[in-house]
Amino acid sequence: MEPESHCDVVEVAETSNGTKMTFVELGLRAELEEACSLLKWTEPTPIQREAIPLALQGRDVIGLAETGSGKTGAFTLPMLNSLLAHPQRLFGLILTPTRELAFQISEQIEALGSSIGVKCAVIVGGIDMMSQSLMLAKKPHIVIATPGRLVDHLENTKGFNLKSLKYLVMDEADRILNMDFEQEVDKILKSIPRERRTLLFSATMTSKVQKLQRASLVNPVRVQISSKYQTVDKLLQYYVFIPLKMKDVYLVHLLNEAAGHSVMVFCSTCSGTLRTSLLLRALGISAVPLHGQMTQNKRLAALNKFKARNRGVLLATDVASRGLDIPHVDWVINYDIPTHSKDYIHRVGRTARAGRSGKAISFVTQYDVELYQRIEHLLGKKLPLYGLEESDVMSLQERVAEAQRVAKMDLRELEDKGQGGVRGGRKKKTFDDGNDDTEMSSGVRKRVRNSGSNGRKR
Ligand SMILES: Nc1ncnc2c1ncn2[C@@H]1O[C@H](COP(=O)(O)OP(=O)(O)OP(=O)(O)O)[C@@H](O)[C@H]1O
Repeated sequence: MEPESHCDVVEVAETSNGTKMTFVELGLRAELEEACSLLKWTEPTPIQREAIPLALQGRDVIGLAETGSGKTGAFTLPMLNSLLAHPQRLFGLILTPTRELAFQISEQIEALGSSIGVKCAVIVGGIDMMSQSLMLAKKPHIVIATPGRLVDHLENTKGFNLKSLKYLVMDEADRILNMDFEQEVDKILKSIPRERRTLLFSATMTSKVQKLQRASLVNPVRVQISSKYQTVDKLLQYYVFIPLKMKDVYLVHLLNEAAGHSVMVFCSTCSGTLRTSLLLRALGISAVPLHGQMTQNKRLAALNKFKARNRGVLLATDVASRGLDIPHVDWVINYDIPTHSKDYIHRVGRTARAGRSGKAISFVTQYDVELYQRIEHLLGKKLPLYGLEESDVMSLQERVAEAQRVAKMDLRELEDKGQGGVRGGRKKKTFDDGNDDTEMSSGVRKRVRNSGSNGRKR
């Protein structure tokens, strides 16, 4: 990342200082330290240690640290501390790029702020505006929102405004400041006071100075843990080089190997997640899709099933690549390589969180070589090839081909019911997976045997 102009920089190597510190020593109130200890946070993580004192001093902060390193605590704790010092309704706003992340942050704030009675409202798309208007009318202390829906309320909900706001956080800030959210963010910034604290956090940051300036930071300090974009030490990363048409066979083989573990598989399209989940289910593997064209209820239901380990495999688009904290994810598979290299860092960061270990494997086909090289360039290293016994993989070919045919028929059936599909045409495309609650999908993760043998429970 290029340095921003007029920005102080605090750069810390993660292991630079062995001395222990407490949350109170960072300047936080004792109630918050107690709340941290209830969550079993015994000491601050490096990003919390560096960013919290600066935010408490009233500085605007740009916080950069690897995935799963406790950035949420690094911005929520100082915000809660200031709220305690100056209690006020509609005190803080946290913007996130996805709905699921907004709910997750609200859960963390409620856990940290339960003893001090903090009230939050989650304002995201896909949910009834009216019930959200009622929540806003109760004037919560903190609003956690996706930009589009917040603008909707700012423009259409009578009596709601953010004119007294004191604290703005953009989590996954590089994503929020990119073009997709440009108009919404500009409108939000125009509706909140200039005099406020602004904190931007992410594992990757935009290098475009203008974009950061759009967030209208005042004399910001950039806190950066490590100098290079890094993936976590305990994350083992590999690639497999395979022909495009063999992706499904390799996926099934790897999921066999990962049986008993929770796996997130990233696909590039909504229809890809749906097709692949139908394929896996046809093989008795409990998989659930999560993508942006599902209804919000189904998105949350899918995530909850995966979180509760009722489904072993979550097939997702990049809607799930940022911020989601599901500690038991052991493997990440990039079924499709991400088009934006930085998304790779976020995707693989869904595993090996908070000091745990994890494995990430990326499928590279004959068409992905350039994209893959860009990722290696961003990481500053070459990844090893994942060791596979080719004959073991190929022994699954027949069963997978049969499952592909079943998945194709299931997909067609969904399209005919208007619940999903990849073809355009007479019915509205929703890509909703209407079948997730069927018997077929509710099995325990099974190992897929080669043709001629049945799936065996593990
Ligand atoms: N001080 C701490 N001690 C122990 N665990 C912590 C501490 N702070 C946060 N955690 C835990 O670490 C996990 C990851 O934290 P968090 O989700 O904030 O990561 P992140 O840096 O925001 O990651 P991402 O870039 O993927 O959004 C969470 O489960 C959180 O509860």
